[in-house]
Amino acid sequence: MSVAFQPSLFDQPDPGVGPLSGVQRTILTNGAWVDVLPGWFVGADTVFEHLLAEVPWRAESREMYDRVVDVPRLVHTYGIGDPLPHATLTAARDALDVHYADELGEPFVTAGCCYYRDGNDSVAWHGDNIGRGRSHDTMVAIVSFGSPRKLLLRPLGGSTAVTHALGHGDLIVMGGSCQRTWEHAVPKTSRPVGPRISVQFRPRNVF
Ligand SMILES: O=C(O)CCC(=O)C(=O)O
Ligand SMILES: [Fe+2]
Repeated sequence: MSVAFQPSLFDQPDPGVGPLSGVQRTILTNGAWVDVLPGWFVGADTVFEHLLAEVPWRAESREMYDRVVDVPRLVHTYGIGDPLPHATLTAARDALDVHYADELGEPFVTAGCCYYRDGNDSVAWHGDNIGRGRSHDTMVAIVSFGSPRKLLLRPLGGSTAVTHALGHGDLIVMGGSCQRTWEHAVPKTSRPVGPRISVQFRPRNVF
């Protein structure tokens, strides 16, 4: 069941991002960690509605084993050098580059966008381990807009160990070995939820 997005009545300042100094790190096992900052974006309603309308959303298919299966969500990836669809996303990426410069040693260069239309849209357990995430420590920084959805994390092959309810304007960064020693998923939900958009910033050659 889907419900319409309800813009917050009072949260309408000019869109932008706040300081990253409040980020809270949780150390996982095997050299993985997550950083979380709720409410990083201000004016997130404006950004959400802009992305909904302007991103050229398309259905995603992904090869799995010997089949091509639908991944039930819409996607679009902004590649290296592509202008981002809203100035606040550029500001966000710049702020992440400054904050993580020493630890990451390279900039975030791509922005994958995912649109979960309702509770039936989801992404199954996986690591972003195509490319360097398979063999090297890296970071994937995700900002969420719209309806809160759960991002689950588990050690590879284990059971769910960490659950983050990602809300409107929230930031989560998966770092260290997270893409190869842990997995993450956004499960379906039968609870009525509205649409959610997630934007994932990644360094070069991490997918
Ligand atoms: O929707 C999200 O926040 C996670 C998306 C994700 O893990 C992916 O596209 O690799
Ligand atoms: Fe992922």
